[in-house]
Amino acid sequence: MTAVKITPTKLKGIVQVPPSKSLAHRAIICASLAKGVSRIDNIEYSKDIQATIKAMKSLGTKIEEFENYLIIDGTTTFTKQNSEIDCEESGSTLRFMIPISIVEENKVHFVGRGNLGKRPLDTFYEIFERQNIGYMYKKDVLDLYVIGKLKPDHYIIPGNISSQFITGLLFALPLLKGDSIIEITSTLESKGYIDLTLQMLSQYGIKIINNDYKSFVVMGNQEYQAHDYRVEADFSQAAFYLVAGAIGNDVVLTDLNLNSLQGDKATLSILEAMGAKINVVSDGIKVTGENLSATQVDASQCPDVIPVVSVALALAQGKSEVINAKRLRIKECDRIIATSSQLNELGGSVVELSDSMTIRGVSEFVGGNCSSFADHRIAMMLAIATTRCNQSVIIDNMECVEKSYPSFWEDYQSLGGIIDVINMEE
Ligand SMILES: O=C(O)C1=C[C@@H](OP(=O)(O)O)[C@@H](O)[C@H](O)C1
Ligand SMILES: C=C(OP(=O)(O)O)C(=O)O
Repeated sequence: MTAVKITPTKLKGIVQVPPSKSLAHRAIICASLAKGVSRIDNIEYSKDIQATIKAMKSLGTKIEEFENYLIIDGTTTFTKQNSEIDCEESGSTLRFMIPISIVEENKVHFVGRGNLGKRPLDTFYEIFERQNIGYMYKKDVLDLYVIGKLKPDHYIIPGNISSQFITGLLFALPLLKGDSIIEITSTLESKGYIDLTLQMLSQYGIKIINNDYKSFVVMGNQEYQAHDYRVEADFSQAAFYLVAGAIGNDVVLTDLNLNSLQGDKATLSILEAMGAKINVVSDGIKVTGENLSATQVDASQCPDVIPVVSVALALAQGKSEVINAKRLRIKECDRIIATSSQLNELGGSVVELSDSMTIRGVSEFVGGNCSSFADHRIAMMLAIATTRCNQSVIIDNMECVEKSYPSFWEDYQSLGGIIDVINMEE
């Protein structure tokens, strides 16, 4: 494991926002389910995306990997059984692939690492019980066997644990021989991710009836149509640089689609509510901010940006609140604990509550010896927070950014970030 020591400096320059991980997962899956050849452009080989590529290959899909694009031939998908699927640490890969992998009778072994074996899967276990699908798992480590075939059904799914269960079913159910309904039993959180799924499905020729996110009607016997697609830039990653701008750095972000359905686009409105300005400049988008003011942020629809948004809140005047943040506890780490403890380590003033955080703004951070909790979003938020520290910051496990953004440290340096790599084995 390698740590990084960052010497505080202001970031300045232009950054090309990496492709959306969420949209890349979806495009790879839809193209793999189409009986034809599709080209997916603007691919970055993060560990999560590599896991989804390998997962589809293990079901028989032919995927050719080029520097930044994929050629996917789905005509052979579902020709392989006894699949071994290594999800790495990707919750999306796991929860999308479970229903897809049993569209046809199959025996599948899911493995992974990090916190993945601790993240909830009960929603699927209940379906397995109801449909007599065999399953066996170990507690706390991902080592799950699933044996059987998914059936058309009236699915009852909670809306407040993970939208990824619903996305996984929405991918698989159109391919079954009968019609299904997915009924959502509580207000749907992470709704923007369902919008991304529905948008992608429609581009690949799949029709879903959305009854106001309370239920989804999915006709069976549908066929995915091959389709070329370019992955748009990622608002979850852009959030790091949008916040960087709001707290005094000078960063222009290129390639963002302001009409995107990505829920993490909410970062822009949160920063605006704090008094930051969103400027459309010739090269892209640039956020500027001075004297940010406190606000209340609802985490339920944009959980992934909360760690970095908390950096801006921790430097804003007054008392802010992050509410409805329960799902942050079931990500790569408990992101409520990680965000509050690490911002406090830097000199912030954050109080952790059961599903919320209260944040009192400070004028500057100090610095310190921090833990990434082996979570990419915590490591990256600490790197952005460092730009407002007056002493250096050490972050352990710098390679954890590879989960979603392998070129993060390169981009950080290209903006003038000063980093020293510390090899912990020495
Ligand atoms: O569907 C997706 O691409 C995702 C959904 C969200 O998860 P939840 O629905 O579990 O909040 C998000 O946190 C995750 O990073 C990606
Ligand atoms: C939680 C995340 O992803 P996943 O759920 O796919 O592991 C993330 O990227 O922050």
